[in-house]
Amino acid sequence: MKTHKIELVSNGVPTSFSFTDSSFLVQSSDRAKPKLEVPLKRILWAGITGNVIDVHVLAKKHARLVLVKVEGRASDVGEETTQWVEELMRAAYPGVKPQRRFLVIINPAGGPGKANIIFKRKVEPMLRIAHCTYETIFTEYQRHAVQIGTDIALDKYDAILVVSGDGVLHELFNGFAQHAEPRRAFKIPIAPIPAGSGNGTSLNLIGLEEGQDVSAAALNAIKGRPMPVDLCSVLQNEQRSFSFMTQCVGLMADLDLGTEHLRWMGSNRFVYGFLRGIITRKSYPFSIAIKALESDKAKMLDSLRALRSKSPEELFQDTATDEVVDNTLPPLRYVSDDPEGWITMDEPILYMYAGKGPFVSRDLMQFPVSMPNDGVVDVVVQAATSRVGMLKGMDGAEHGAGYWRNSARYYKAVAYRVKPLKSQGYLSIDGEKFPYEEFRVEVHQGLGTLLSPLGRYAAEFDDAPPDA
Ligand SMILES: Nc1ncnc2c1ncn2[C@@H]1O[C@H](COP(=O)(O)OP(=O)(O)OP(=O)(O)O)[C@@H](O)[C@H]1O
Repeated sequence: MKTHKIELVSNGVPTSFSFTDSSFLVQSSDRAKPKLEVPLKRILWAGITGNVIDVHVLAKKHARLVLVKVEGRASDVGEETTQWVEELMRAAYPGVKPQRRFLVIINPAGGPGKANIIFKRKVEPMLRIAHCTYETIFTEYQRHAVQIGTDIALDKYDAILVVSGDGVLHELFNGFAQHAEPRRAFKIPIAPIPAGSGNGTSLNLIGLEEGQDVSAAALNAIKGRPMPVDLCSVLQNEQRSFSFMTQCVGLMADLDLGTEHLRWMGSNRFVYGFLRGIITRKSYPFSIAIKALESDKAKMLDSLRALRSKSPEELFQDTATDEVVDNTLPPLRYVSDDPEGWITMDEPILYMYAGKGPFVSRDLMQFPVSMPNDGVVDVVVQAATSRVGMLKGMDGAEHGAGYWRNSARYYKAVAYRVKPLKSQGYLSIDGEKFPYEEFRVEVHQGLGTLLSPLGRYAAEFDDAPPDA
């Protein structure tokens, strides 16, 4: 591995600044321990002012990422020094153009209402250091982001930075669908900054450890690469809307939408609702039809392992395309008149949960083998099963422990239909309440775009089946 090194003077002490393919190191001559060592991906900027070279990084301190600037003075800034700084910047931004132009959408009503403070304190300083430009819009009313997505000027921004929860992302995608040039609008990459109550997308992109860290999310906005993501059409009463994350009915929808009156319990309300559902042995009648490409859990895990064995470079290359073939919404292929190859089920169940992205919340990795652009939505149909079995499934839910449960059938579906057979209940689409009526879903491969550091979801799941 090649090391690029220059000798500078920092705080009066001779100090070497060096980088390899993967990390950046500052080493003073007066001590053995490095003054600073960070992965290259955490470098925001390197520049020269007069004869001072400064490098801005995100360093980990007490498990949090903080901005740190290191400076060194060159005795003479010649070609060698200039070249070193340019090479460091190139290595720090692989495959990415620095100095992005952002539209920043801030939802002052999202989650605990701190989106603006989060932006001012954590995100804005990083954007400035990384020499990015940005315009900010505050959402002023519910569904304002639908309008923003509908009207957005194409080619004006490199990405949209959303400081809120997942609700605003849902609105933006639905706005793009109504844009005069929808396919081009869907190509604008979105980067979420976790400032809502549900920040599943950040967890999916960045992982459990740093998915709630605003600085890690802002770094992804500055340096992440466009990753196509599948979106789902949801059809209900001839109305077409788009879902980027989850659709669910049964107990899990009750927990999401039917326990609002228990908000005072915080996240315990979900545990309480889940236990109550299990204890009362609730079951919900639906007629379900699924057009599945795969239903073998071991094979799905093999496919995930194959994906994870690829480097980010390979993954981004596999999916890179700037070309917009057709600028209209993708046609519907399955949900209306396609009689072939549907698995049907009519027995009462505990819940049906479908989605893209492993995490639906911090506590629940519902779709451990989900992939961003495999052209399918993962569908879990959980049978009404023994109480002991369900309680066991709660343990390790954040690591996907429920995946191998025999009573949880798991499908990779290109389309599915659900008809509630009772008049009352909840249907949650991306966490939003929809009419409790028949709905049909169809997947559109790679229609939307998110920024990602990896080119795949960041969740770690590699559990072999329990009896393997
Ligand atoms: N100025 C505003 N006043 C009221 N609601 C708004 C405003 N701006 C946006 N909203 C609404 O806030 C809702 C919540 O947004 P989002 O999901 O991003 O945050 P959240 O905290 O994760 O969600 P939730 O509060 O639903 O759990 C969205 O439905 C959006 O339409």
